[in-house]
Amino acid sequence: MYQDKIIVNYESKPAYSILLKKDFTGLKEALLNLGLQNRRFLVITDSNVEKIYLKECMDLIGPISRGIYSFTFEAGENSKNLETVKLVYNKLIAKKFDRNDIILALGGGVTGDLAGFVASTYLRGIDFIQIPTTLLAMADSSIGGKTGVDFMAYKNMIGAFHQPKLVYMNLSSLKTLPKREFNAGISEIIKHGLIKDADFYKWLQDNITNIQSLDYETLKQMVYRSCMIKKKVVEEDPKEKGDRALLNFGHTIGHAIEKLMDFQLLHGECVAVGMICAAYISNKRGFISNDELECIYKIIEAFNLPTSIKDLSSEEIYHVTRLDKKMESDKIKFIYLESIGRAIIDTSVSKDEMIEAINYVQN
Ligand SMILES: NC(=O)c1ccc[n+]([C@@H]2O[C@H](COP(=O)([O-])OP(=O)(O)OC[C@H]3O[C@@H](n4cnc5c(N)ncnc54)[C@H](O)[C@@H]3O)[C@@H](O)[C@H]2O)c1
Ligand SMILES: O=C(O)C(=O)C[C@@H](O)[C@H](O)[C@H](O)COP(=O)(O)O
Ligand SMILES: [Zn+2]
Repeated sequence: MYQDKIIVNYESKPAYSILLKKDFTGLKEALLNLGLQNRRFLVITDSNVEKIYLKECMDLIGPISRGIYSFTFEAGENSKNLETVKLVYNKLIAKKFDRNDIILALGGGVTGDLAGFVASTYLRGIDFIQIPTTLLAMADSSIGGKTGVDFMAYKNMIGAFHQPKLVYMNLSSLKTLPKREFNAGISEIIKHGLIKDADFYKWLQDNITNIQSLDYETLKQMVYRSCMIKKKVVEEDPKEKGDRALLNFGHTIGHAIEKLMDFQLLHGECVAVGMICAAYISNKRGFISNDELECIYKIIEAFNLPTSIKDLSSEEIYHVTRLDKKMESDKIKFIYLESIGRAIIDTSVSKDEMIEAINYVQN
């Protein structure tokens, strides 16, 4: 049931595969299967991932390439900006990269978003491949072609939709991921369950111990199911004209916290707090019960994700949510739960409701 391969369609045609593997060795064959030999590659990675996985990947791909280069940036959200993009453009120009050449994003969501954005804009678009090494990138960000960078600390303000040619994940690379980063990835996975799949959400609740001990089959099942949820959403609405916005559950308030905390908290951590606020609104509107709200709180707590935010005022968080992208005719497109496993987009959530929800995570 949980195979090694998921095919993602774009405009009803097969567009790229997601390969879930135990090591990096299949990467070479996957590139050959796509006819990508004798190309030049730029591997974009960050300063942590470089030390662990860059050489292995370069050694694997080098022999089938016409030249392989790398670009490393300082790890962290503070590098996801146009300054880093400019440095990569300089490298591509210096190496005379042309439209046949390929960018490989080796790392987490920051690397994937940044490298994907470079690939979408350099020479009006060149091919790119996602090699996600964080749980968040495997289960969420490497899929669906949302690429971009932050601008003046506003999240993902500059970006483009650009689909990868391949997503290749080595699930064993999660063994070196710091626990805090692992848990941040769980946050987006819980989100997928809450918005689309109550059974999966229940499965997560029942498998906390196996997930935390990195049991391989459990991880594979979890990532597979999370990818399937995201795949279905992005296939139906690749450019976020409608229901793709459901993937923003927890992000309206989450992104505001991320910005106001100057990226001291991780994306997945801010989404966790944002999901509690959104679930609180669902509860107040009578859609989910007190027990269901408490369960959401508990699963977030079980993965050591933050459940409260202390240093920011509700007013300032609310103010920043209004500067995010998810506005429609001056109204916030808010995502909350109609039930566990079903989310809706609603522009009627008032300032008072949001402030009350933010106050709830400040106690
Ligand atoms: N495009 C999308 O659809 C989408 C979806 C969700 C999140 N995002 C974006 O993704 C970003 C967050 O991604 P992230 O959580 O992966 O952060 P990240 O890319 O910063 O990676 C987290 C940390 O883990 C390190 N790391 C990565 N892989 C490792 C490994 N295997 N072993 C040891 N260390 C490793 C990195 O160096 C970094 O320090 C945010 O910018 C968020 O906005 C995008
Ligand atoms: O793929 C999507 O669509 C998502 O919204 C996934 C989110 O987890 C992710 O954080 C995304 O980058 C948010 O996009 P944004 O357009 O709200 O900045
Ligand atoms: Zn997210």
